[in-house]
Amino acid sequence: MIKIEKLHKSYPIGKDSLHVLKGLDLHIKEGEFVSIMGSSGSGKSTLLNIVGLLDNHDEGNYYLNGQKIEKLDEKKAAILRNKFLGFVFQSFNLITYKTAIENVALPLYYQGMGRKERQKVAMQYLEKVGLKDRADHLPSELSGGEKQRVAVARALATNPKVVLADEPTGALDSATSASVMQLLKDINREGMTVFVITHEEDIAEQTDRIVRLKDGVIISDEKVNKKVNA
Ligand SMILES: Nc1ncnc2c1ncn2[C@@H]1O[C@H](COP(=O)(O)OP(=O)(O)OP(=O)(O)O)[C@@H](O)[C@H]1O
Repeated sequence: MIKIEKLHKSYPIGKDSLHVLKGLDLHIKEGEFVSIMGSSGSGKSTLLNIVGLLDNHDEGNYYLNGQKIEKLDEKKAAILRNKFLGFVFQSFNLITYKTAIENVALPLYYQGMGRKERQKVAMQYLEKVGLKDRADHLPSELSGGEKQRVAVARALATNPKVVLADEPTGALDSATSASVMQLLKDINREGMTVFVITHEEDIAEQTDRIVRLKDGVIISDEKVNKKVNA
């Protein structure tokens, strides 16, 4: 689903450049639930931005759903993002003046879906995340956990191939974060590929595979041994 070979990325800093990703290889198969960990500045967001077609890489290869990603113009990138990817961010990124259902329906609008159908599909996804009765609430009228559930519903609404989540529980307390993780686990169990950035070991351990990044290279890539309660 996501195949990365010898990926490099540098940022220009004045006359110099900062080499952030230094030849990454990563293969995420369809249906996997993968987390990426690493200290601040190790390149996690840089990688997610490239995987999410929000930024270009400099060298190496990136294949998304079998399609080689070359330097993209914004229009092409937006079409591919809308078709293949759903995003969940730490700060929710909901539109403050739109209700929960309008937020979920927005990516469907960009896909050209008609109003009635959008409303119907958005409501189905709100129901899926347990927020049918909050459909007409503005983000300011929702709790942190509810906002993130709306964001997950929005990410799922276009039926993407992969959900990319950047610190999805970073702004939540532990009980709320557990319910958001449960939701990600549920959608993964239904077959969705999920790729999560996290700083928290206990969040990473709830995924199936932990990739650790240090100074722009992968230093470990391990399956998580799930504890089974006797
Ligand atoms: N647009 C940019 N221009 C220049 N430097 C950048 C840019 N974005 C990130 N960097 C630098 O690249 C390095 C990697 O940043 P990145 O955000 O990928 O790290 P991270 O592992 O996600 O960190 P954090 O956990 O703090 O979010 C950092 O040193 C950062 O300062």
